[in-house]
Amino acid sequence: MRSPCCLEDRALLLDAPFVTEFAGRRTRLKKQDPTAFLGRVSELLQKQPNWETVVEEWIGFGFESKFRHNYPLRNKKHDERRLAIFVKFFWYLYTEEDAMKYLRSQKLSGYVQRGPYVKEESIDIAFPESPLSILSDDSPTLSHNAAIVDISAIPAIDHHLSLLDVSEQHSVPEQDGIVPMVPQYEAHASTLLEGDPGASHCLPSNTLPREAFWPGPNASAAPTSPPQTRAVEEELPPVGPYAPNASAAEAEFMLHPRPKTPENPPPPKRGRGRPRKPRPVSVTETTAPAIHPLIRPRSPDRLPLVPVSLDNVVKVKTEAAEDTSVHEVLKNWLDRPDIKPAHEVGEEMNLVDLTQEPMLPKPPLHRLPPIWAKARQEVCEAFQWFRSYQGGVYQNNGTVKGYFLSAFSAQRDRFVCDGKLIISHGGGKAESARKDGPTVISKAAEDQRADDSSVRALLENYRRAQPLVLLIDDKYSSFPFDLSSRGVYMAVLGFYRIIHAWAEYQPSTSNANGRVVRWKFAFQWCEGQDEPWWLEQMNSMDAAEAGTAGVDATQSNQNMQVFAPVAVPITPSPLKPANLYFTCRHCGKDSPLVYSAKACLNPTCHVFWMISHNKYLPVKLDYNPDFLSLIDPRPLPISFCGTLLPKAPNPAPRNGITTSYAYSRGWHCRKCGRLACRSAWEHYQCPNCKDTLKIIGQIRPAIKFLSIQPPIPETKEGPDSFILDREGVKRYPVVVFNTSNRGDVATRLTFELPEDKGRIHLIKAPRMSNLEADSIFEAYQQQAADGTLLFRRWPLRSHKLRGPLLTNYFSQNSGETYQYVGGTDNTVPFDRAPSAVVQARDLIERRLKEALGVDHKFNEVLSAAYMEQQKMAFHSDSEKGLGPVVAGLSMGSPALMHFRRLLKYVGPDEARTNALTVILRHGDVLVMEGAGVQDCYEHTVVPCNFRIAATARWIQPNHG
Ligand SMILES: O=C(O)CCC(=O)C(=O)O
Repeated sequence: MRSPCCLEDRALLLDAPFVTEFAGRRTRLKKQDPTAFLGRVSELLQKQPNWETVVEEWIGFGFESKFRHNYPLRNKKHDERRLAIFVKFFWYLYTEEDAMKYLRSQKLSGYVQRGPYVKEESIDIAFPESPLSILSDDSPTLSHNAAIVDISAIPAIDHHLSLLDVSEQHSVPEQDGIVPMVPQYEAHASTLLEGDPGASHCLPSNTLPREAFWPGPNASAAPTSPPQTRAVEEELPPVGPYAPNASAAEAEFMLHPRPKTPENPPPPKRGRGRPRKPRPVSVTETTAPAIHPLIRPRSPDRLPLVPVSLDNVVKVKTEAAEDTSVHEVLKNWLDRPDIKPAHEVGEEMNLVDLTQEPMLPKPPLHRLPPIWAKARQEVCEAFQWFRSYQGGVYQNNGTVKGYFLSAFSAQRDRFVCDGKLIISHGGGKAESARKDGPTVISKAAEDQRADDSSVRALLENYRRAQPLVLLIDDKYSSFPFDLSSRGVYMAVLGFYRIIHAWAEYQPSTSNANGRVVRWKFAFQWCEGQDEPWWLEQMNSMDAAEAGTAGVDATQSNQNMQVFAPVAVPITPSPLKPANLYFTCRHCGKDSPLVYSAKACLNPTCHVFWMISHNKYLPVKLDYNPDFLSLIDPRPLPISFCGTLLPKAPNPAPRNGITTSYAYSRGWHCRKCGRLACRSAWEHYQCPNCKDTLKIIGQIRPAIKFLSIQPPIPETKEGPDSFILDREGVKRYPVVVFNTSNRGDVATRLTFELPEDKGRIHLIKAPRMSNLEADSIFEAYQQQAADGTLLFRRWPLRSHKLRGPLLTNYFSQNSGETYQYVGGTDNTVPFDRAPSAVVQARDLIERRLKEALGVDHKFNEVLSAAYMEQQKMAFHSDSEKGLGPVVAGLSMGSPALMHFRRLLKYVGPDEARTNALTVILRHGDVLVMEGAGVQDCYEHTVVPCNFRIAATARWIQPNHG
């Protein structure tokens, strides 16, 4: 639920539960006592996550602290009392009773009717019909309640800004480096220029010579600051040709404002005072611009094969919806044949919108992008600006580093000015569906809030003018070329700055309100980087189209002036050009003039998204053409320059340590631009062009890792070898035994799982055997480095990401095939197995004989190598034909091994905890005995640092 703006904030009636519960019940309930009904509404209201804040804020508008004192928060009785007053007040508002009278009648100690909020400032908003009310008995009474509509209280709203035509503006030919002025702007521009240099910031784009806007590298003096002024609403000049297209009434309203009487005071004067007289303006006039001179805005139709917005699709149904109520808007949407439940339209389960732009054929990509990938994991491991495996926003320390534009564009998303200006929705909370077995669980879309984590972080970038990196995938429909034509799944566009941020309503069939609040962001390319990589192809296509093919493609870019980073002061705050912003008189906040019609775009304002007293902005909205311009002349800050390309790894570090976290990360192939995971132990290799970088490290002796202490919690329950045994796990007394090395004594710990599911034995390494383990550990490293033993990261068989997903650790399999990791590709038969593996198997078999007295033979060994921070996730060894005993030798740094019940054995109200945790140290052998250990439990291993493990099994030959 949104926050109230005033005591009588009728806009709250548009939110659930009021919108769903009140609608259609006015006539019926007015005749009877609504107490029971309102009790139910209160209950529903308490299901809103922010209801307490809303009520508290509402109380803040009409009550003094005495009331808060008498009815303190977090007291059940008083919370109920506050809530009851709140609900009943809004019921009275809805039923058009005197709600204020109701408050007064309550004789609430501490109630005080506060100043200007009541009536004078608030717009009376007619309550539009919700989709639910269509079916209700008395719905007609709901529509267009014109009760207290005083048009004079409504700010000047330009309904007709839409009448500017982008294509018309851009079709004016350019002469001698001067971008011509569109005639309809001229008078307005000159008005603003008169006598006030600051006012010239209000100039629309493309009106002055480029050099005049902002000095280039050769300029003698840098301007002191970029344009910062903005218009206040009362003075806001029409952005479009207001008068000729305004209706008679509107024109009347504009031309003859209400007489100033004591009851009808003039709006407060802010800003620059008297309107100025128009004067003709010369196109050669040199004044600082509001609009960045790099603009060479392409009208969307210059990209003929690419759908630029959804509006085209919507148009069919909403042509008549120019000026329509939210109800009609929703109805149009709901009638659309192309609206399907989210889970039907998307491949990935996290959908952003109910609609998808149809992907029309696009021209193929001529060249590979400078930074690209075939899997999301490659990006997350190799590209420092985007490490988010899920979701589209990668944030760090409260700001966003990378933003991913994917398939599910929202209405009015844009890719304009050759991709130097991108408009996208951000911040999650979309309708989504996830599969739980055969069941699809769908979640309704919710309003995004400014304090949602992703939105907050994006707004922080906006406030600080901090650049971020944009990435796209092959399904991002607004990009003009087909990435998949060259096998590209994700590509990095470059550094952008958020130049505008605002909120809007979007229809949503899954939300009870029928619409949701979505935050939108306009990203502008930061100059100071090379030109966008896709421009060359765009320009060559343009040249071909214009019959000038063969001319150097970069020539068409000559008007793209690049600013020297040092010449321009960096202002780490948003720029708000006066011709693109106005101040809402209701909430006092600035809103950008995004569309052809003006509305407050602050979602907490009670006139949010409203075009007039009872109308929302229409579904079909044209952008204000000036808004689709590059406004920010600030280049990429020096500290960001050169940081886009991932650093090349050092394959031969001086200290010889190549098992640290940095070496587990991916790399960027400088030859073909591919981001790649490090999937082979002995080298980096580009999976695309096969360029290879050999890694030269030192063999690390086990002694380096002996002193590492695993993170043992203070609540440790056992001796040094285990941390806890819970859930009925039985612990047997320690057994001491002799090893075959004379004089060497070792110990064994045994745990029994409940219900006879099996046993876990931890055989602690005796001193002499540890020496044996030392040499096996080194043999493993030697053979992995020289390629005798191929440690690889293998693709997981099932996961939800696009592209392959490799295991977190490196592995090699010897003996029988092990389908779980790599299958036959990962397996060498024992007669060709590396000697380190054979030695490890022999040691394991011997240890079992000494500690448990069993003669067990194994025919398969999976060897796993973990670099710093790598681990093996929870799993059970459910290989077909698996024998009942699985035994593993640990080498290198210690690790924690946790066992827990499989989810299917955990009751619905039970918490799943680790039933047993043991510490595996260098030379230890862990034995899992009994099929139940795998059938009913799963295990994970989390090493503290570099570690190698050899796990031996017996697998029925030819089991696959
Ligand atoms: O000891 C290890 O590293 C993990 C072994 C394991 O869980 C397995 O191979 O299934």
